[in-house]
Amino acid sequence: MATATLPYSSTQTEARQAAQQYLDSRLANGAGSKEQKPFTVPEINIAPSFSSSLEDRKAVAAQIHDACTNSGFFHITGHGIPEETRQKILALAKRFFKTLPREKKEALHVKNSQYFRGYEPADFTYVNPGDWSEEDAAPETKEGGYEAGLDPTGGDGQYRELDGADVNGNVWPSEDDVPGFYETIKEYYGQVLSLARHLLRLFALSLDLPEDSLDAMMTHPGGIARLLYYTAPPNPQPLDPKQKDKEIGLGAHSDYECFTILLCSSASGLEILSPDDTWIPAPAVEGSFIINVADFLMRWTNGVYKSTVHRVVNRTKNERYSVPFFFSINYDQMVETLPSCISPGNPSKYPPIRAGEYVLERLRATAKDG
Ligand SMILES: O=C(O)CCC(=O)C(=O)O
Ligand SMILES: [Fe+2]
Repeated sequence: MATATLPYSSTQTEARQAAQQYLDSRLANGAGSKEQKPFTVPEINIAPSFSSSLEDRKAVAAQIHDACTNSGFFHITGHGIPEETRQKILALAKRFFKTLPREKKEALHVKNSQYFRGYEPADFTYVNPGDWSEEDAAPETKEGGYEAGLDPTGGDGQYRELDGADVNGNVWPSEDDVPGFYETIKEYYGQVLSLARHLLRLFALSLDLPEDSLDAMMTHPGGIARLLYYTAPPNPQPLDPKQKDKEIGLGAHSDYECFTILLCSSASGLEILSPDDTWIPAPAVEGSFIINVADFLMRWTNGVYKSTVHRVVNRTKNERYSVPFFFSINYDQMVETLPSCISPGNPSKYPPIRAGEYVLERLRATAKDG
């Protein structure tokens, strides 16, 4: 990675270390293990949140608050994104990974991007650096981020990359190589971005903030859509809490941004670390998206909302595709603990950091040479 040799600033070090310490403490039976509340991954029908009645919207926000202070994971139904759009993007992922020749994929390799965009073969990066000594096979991925052409609002023309540069880091396969790639991404990205903006307003309400209080932070938001392909394991293993898992898939991690909107081709695979440190398979809910709290929401709320550790282990004989959408605020905005979440007895645990800088640092930490 061309940027990996730059000297670290104290904020970069904090971004990396705080995240790793949090992950290590969760994996080592640490923070939260004494909580008594039963662990739930609730299903929230958000259809009433599109109502013109503030009371209806607040009722949905209250359910979100409960989920965020419990597991940090929930399913949403009533989201309004058609099933056809969801199936189309999963089919596109399959087409990209299965039909594009290896050398064409290599030409889009993420190693050529200082913003970690592009194609990534299995085994190129690890979300949990602790995995590097193990024989894990990460999934193949393809990532793309915000660009004004993908934003149904057209954006405000002020998009800045992770490092603040006035450029756009996306890389796309050619139309000849994967016909319809950009158009299919555009349809999905546009819909899921609108949903994300709607959800961030609900998150604001869930924190007793004015509904529009975060709007100015998402005028050109960083939002990364990632296509993932997990091969079918030759010898799938059932989940056994008594046995240390050989993680065939994506290692234990928390997500970096505000929250993630996850679509997957099969229910089986996503596992969530409960406060008593057992891995819980995410339940299946037809037609839903899985939403999980990520690090910015944890930092904003001084740890009240849980950026929960999760991983993917394909325990079936089938291949698996998924499409997480990692929703950040504008990368040039600061992420700062909300005043309402700080008191003399409970000072801020997290220093302010620019959104893009935090995400970039977390991404750099996944690279073997990072
Ligand atoms: O593939 C999945 O279901 C989840 C992927 C994930 O957690 C991630 O990419 O951060
Ligand atoms: Fe994740």
